[in-house]
This record gives sequence, C-alpha cells and structure tokens, in this order.
Amino acid sequence: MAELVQVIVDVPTMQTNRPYTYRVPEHLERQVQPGMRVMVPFGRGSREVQGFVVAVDQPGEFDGDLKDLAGVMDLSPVLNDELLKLAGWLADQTYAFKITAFYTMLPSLLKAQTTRLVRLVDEVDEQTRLALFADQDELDLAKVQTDPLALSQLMRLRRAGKVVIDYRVHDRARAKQITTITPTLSFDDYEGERLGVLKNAHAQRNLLDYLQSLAGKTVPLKQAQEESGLSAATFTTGAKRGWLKKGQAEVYRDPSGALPTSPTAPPTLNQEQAQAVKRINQATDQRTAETFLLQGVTGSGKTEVYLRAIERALANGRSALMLVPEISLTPQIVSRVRGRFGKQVAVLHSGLSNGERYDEWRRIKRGEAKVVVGARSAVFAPLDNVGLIIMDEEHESSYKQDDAPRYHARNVAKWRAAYHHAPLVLGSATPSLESRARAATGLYHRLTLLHRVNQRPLPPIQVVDMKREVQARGETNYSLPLLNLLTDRLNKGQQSILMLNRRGFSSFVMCRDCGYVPKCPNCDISLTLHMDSRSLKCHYCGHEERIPNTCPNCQGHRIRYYGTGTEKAVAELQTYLPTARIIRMDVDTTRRKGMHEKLLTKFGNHEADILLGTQMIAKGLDFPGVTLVGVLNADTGLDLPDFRSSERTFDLLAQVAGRAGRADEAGQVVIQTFNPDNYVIQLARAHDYERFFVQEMNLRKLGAYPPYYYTVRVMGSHPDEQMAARVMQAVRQELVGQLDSQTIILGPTPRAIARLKNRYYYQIVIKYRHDPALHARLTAIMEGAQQQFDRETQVMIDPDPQYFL
Ligand SMILES: Nc1ncnc2c1ncn2[C@@H]1O[C@H](COP(=O)(O)OP(=O)(O)OP(=O)(O)O)[C@@H](O)[C@H]1O
Ligand SMILES: [Zn+2]
Ligand SMILES: [Zn+2]
Repeated sequence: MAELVQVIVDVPTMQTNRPYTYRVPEHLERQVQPGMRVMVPFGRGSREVQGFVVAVDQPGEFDGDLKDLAGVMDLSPVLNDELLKLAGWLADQTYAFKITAFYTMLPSLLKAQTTRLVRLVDEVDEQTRLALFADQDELDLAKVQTDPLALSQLMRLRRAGKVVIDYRVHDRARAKQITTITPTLSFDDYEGERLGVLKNAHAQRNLLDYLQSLAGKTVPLKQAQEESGLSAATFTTGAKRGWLKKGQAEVYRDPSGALPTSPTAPPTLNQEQAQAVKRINQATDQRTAETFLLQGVTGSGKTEVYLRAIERALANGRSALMLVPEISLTPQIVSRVRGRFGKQVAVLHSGLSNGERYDEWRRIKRGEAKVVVGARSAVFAPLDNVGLIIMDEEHESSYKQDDAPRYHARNVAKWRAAYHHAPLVLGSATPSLESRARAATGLYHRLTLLHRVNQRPLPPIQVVDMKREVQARGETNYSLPLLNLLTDRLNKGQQSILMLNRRGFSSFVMCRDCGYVPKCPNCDISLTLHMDSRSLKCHYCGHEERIPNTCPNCQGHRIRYYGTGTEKAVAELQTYLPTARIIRMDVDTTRRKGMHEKLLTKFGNHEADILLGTQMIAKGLDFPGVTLVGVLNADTGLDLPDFRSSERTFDLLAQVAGRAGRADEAGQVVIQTFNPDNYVIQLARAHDYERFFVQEMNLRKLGAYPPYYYTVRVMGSHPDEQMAARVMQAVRQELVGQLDSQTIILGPTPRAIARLKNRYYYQIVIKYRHDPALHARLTAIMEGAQQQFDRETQVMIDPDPQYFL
C-alpha cells in the first residue's frame, strides 16, 4: 500500500494541464501535504520539474507504472486549502493553466529554481543540532533530500516552529539579517572582569560599562556602536573574551519605510459616514458575505469609512484586505492605513523588490500582519480568517489583469468574501456601470456619501472651448481663462494641478478645426489608427478605411494624430509663467523607484506651485493647498475605439476635479476641450454621476454592450498571418449555431497590434446575455486548438476584457 499524491507540474501546456499521480517514497510518507511544492520526474527522459501537490490520496495498491516523487521543496504548504481551491476556480474561470494560477498567487521568489535554506530559529537539543546542522545554523535542503531520517526530523522541527525555510535566488532576496550582540555575564561578573583589564585599555573598560548598562538585553551591533561610541573591533575583542555573544537576527525589509506614519487620531464621523460604517460593521459582525457599493463623491471621506470597518474586523479577531488600484500612485492612502494600524499592516505592490515582496508575504502568512494593503495581485494575500475585503476605486481597469490568468480582482475578492463569510466593500466616486447596475437591482447594497466632509462644496467646473482658443491664438496647450487663473493662484501663493491626458496617445485622428473623429459606420465607435498600413480600422467588425486628407465634417485640412507630450507642455507653460515652480510627473520622471513619492512630498511641502502630470496625478491625492485644477485636453480618450471610452473619461474628469478645494479654500476646475457640448463633458461639469449612469446605460443597451451583455474575447495567434486568420475563422465556425440565439459573434478581425513578437493576432468578440453552453465550448476550443491546427497555434481567451485593442 503506497501513498499516492496528485501533482500539477510546471509544464504550462494544454496537454499537461491536469494532475499527475506520483508515488510517495517511504521516507516521505505522511509528510507530504496538499499545497507543498515538490520535484517530480516528468516526461520522456524523466527530467525533474517543479510541481504542486493538490491532493493526497488514500493509500492504494502500488501501481508499478507510477514514478516516485523526487523530493520536497517545502517543509510546510505554501498554499493553504483556500488558495488551492481558489486556484482551481481561477484557472477554470479565466481559461488559464492551473500551474499559472498557482504561481500567480505566490511571490516570484517561490517561482524560480531557488536554493532552499533551513534555518534554526529556536533551541533544539544538542544531538539533533549537531546531527542536522553540524556547527551551522542553516543548511541547504537539497543536500538532505536523499536522507529520509534527516528530512522527517526537519519536518518535525518545522511543525514545532523551531526551523524556518528561506529561499535564495540572489543574495539580496534572502531574508535580511543583521548582527546583534548579547551580554553573557552578570553585572557582578563584569565588575570582576574589570580587574583583568589594563588601566589604559579605555575602550574595553567602556565596553564593560556599556554591557552592564544593557542588563542582559540583545541589541543590534550597529545600535550598540552608536550608543557606546565604540568600534566594531572592540565588540569583536569583547566576544573573544567571552563578554558578549554575537548573533544574527532577521529583520524585514520595510517597503514603505520612507512614508510618514505619524499615528493619526480618528476624526469624528459625520452622519453619512457613521451610517455607512454601521451597515458594514453589522455584516462583519454577522459574518454575511454581502457586497456593498460605497458611492461617495470625491473628498467625502470614504477612506475613513474603510478604516473604521477594518478596525471592527480586527476587533472581531479577523483580518482585513484592502485593495487599491496601484499603490505607487496612492502613497497617501498607504500612509493613512499605516498611521491607524501601524505594524499590523503589510503592503504588497508591483514596485517592491522580490525580497521585499517575499518578506511581506511571509509576515502575512505567519499571521504577523493582519491588514494587507495592495494592488491587484494582493487579492491573493495568504491571510487567514478574512473578516472584510475593501476595494477602493473599484471602477479602475487596472484591477483586470491583461496576461494569463486574465482575472478581475473584483471577482476574486467576491470569491474570497464568500469563502470567509465576510462583507466586500466596493468604493468609488464613479462606480463602474456594472457595479452601479448591480446596486440598482439590489444585488449589491448601495451606501452613499453625497457630501464632502464638513459640507465643503464640490468645486465649480468651467468648460473652455479650445477650438476658439486655437483659432484666436494658434496652437497652444493653455487657454486664456486657465492662464489667468494660474496667474491668480501664483500671486496668492496657492497651488495648482494640471493634467495632460495621454490615454490612447496617437492611436486615433481628430480634426483640429471641428473636433471631428472618424467613427465606424457599423459600430459607432472611433476608428483606430494603423500607421503601418496608413489606415483606420474598427476592432469590432473589421471595417477599414483610408486616413482622410480633409475633414468630412468641415472640409478642413488639419487632420492630426492626437497627442502631446508633458515635456512640451511644461516648456510652454514656463514661457507664460517664468517664475512658477513646476513639477512634471509622468512615466519618465517617475521611472526611478521612490520618485513618485518624492515628487508628491515636494509638492505637499509647497516646494512647487504647479504639479503638471499625466493621469497618474488624478488619483487619491489629498493636498489641502490645491485650489485650482486644470485638464489640458479632456478629449483624448473620449473617442477611443472602445465602448468604455466615455465612462473612463467621465471617471477621470470626476477624479481629477475632485483634487481641488479639499480644505478651507474653495476650489475651481477648468476643463479644456474641443468638444464642449459632448454629454460626458457636460455631465462631468455638473458633477452628475447619476445622470451619466442613466444616459450611458441607454447607449449600452442600444449597442448591446456590458452591463447588458457580457463579453468574452477569443484571440488566436500564429507566426503565419494566414494561419492566424484561418484559426479564428474555424473557431467562429465551431461556435456559430451552437450558442444561444441572443449571442452575438463579431469578427474575426486583426488586433490593433496585429503582430507581436513575430506572431500575428486575430480575435473575435462574443457578446452574450445568458449562454450556459458557452463556457464549456470555449474551454474545449482552447484545449483542442493545438491538435486541430498545429503546434504553433495559440488560442487565448479573455473573459470580460477591459480593452479591445
Ligand atoms: N469625519 C471627518 N471629519 C473631518 N475630516 C474628515 C472626516 N472624514 C475624513 N476626513 C478628512 O477629509 C479628507 C478627505 O477624505 P478622504 O480622502 O477619505 O475622502 P475620499 O472620499 O476617499 O476622497 P477621494 O475619493 O477624493 O480620494 C481627508 O483629509 C480626511 O482626513
Ligand atoms: Zn473638421
Ligand atoms: Zn465596426
């Protein structure tokens, strides 16, 4: 009767996307658990690959054909039961390989082939210590793989918490160590030692004084040197004389060490906030997996509501997960959460080094961090006993991952909330239409914050028609009304924020005279510019036309690729306002780590008058000194070939306008546009999300777009363009007639970036309302693609795509 395990191997192909059975060698029996990584022989030649144990079977008859596990990578599971289940669901929902789903949940350090070090962290009996570790306090796990006795002893020590396992790729990725010193003698014994020290050996005498003052306490060597003023060499001498013991302590890298974390006293909640907190806390207490939509205008104090709700979850002995769109863009939120909950907070985001990320992940896994703040992938944080999940700015498209697994963090959050019986709070000033619609049908519980805190008004918005400005003064980024207000703020010593929207840079054309943007005659969305073929294409239906020389609307000759750079905008502004101190913020100036925070801190300290940046400045900033916000080009983005372009533009305008007048001084907003009458601009000007919602829903209904329809995109790629097109034609044929009568299949069309890494991409878009057969059909198509065509064929499926380019 041999023990058998089911293993998903790290061979990401369609054929290997299922568990393989392995026999557990005798010395590992009853040691291997689901969620552990193992090494297994695989395929022809039986090379060793990494894999994840997904199940341990009841001991069964030994089957001679089965291979043995080659070894274990972990002494305890890296994925718990919840995350294992979640991975299975994720792979299925997003049409991804199971192995890809596993790796998505883990810090990248655990993905690579790493050296695994077992380290002693507690006293063990001398015999075991010598036998296993010789005179070291760490050992390479690979070296004892073939020693059954040693392995089982280590697993026992691991369960007793006496050893930990560390992964080493490069040195910097290890758990960070510092040297410590510990006094070894009693106060009186140090007095005795004094007698043996030469009169003029001042350093050693001072060392004895210092050691006495420690009263047995362990301190970092660096701190000891600073406090005593003694050199490292003196401490080494002390160690040789037996006065102190040197040791190693593990410290966590602190990814947000630079952020201010002054403890903040919570303000008294206003009535709207209190009401929202009360409802959420009720659900937390009663452990109901209810979804709330917290719809609060900018500056209404949503963050404070989150903090109070987290407080309640913690008070109930549970943990909390808070998702934010992109942490490096919202350092202020992180510092507020840290300010409230201190060391209990772990921060996860893409800007961390591998080592930092791994440290934070371990702190969470060990239960040392109970609150996790992080961007998209933090939704997989290995928290136990989750009592609350928050998703700030829930409408942000960055919550959807573009690569496999193509998941939306909102759906994962929902799954985990249900698993833990915890409420999920979706917060936004401008909810996604999907979420707002669900709140309308009662699926979500809607909570509103209609007013800014302290009843400050939302800032008035002036819309400036740039067509007239450009006619009167020639090409410029700055209208007269905006320049006048900027000058006024400069004179008053107040600050301004200017946004240059670069979304969709150069990917469409627009008439500079009348604002006309060519649209698809079939789909009513803007056409995408293809420079290679000098044509305009529609990505839904494949319609194609030449770039016009004259404007079909006004017969003007100034058809331009739309877009303008921040650098140019700053230079132009400086000519109008030579004395203004301007900070430029875009991908170029924030590429270096920490620069984003630095620039914001500088602006916060009023070391600059104007912050000019791309849409990265729109989010979450809370600067009391800002009384003017200007949007230089509201149109960019408005006419992108995407049914969500209006929604995104509205969101962005509402967000950026929300940065003005958050403190005592009233704010003012200027929106420059070539389309002043566009309903998106008009409703943003009126701060009227609710009317925008109603109007946009009507358009979505007419166009059969989400949230009335679900969408899924099927992409096929091949090194040969003909083949890529043929594959997608065939996929279409397989679906036609097999789906619900209301289901719509569009395409195939070439993708905007039709060729990537020497592969050609074609896609079809499927729109459906209710189609129970679709999921299984698509899964089958993906699984069968390589057999049906050739090995070079790839079929990828993207459920609910955020972009269609
Ligand atoms: N009850 C309160 N009393 C006084 N001040 C408050 C209260 N609640 C929040 N604030 C303060 O009001 C400001 C705005 O709050 P907050 O940033 O939470 O709003 P928000 O809704 O998250 O805004 P946005 O969506 O624009 O980022 C913050 O400086 C916050 O400290
Ligand atoms: Zn025109
Ligand atoms: Zn079209």
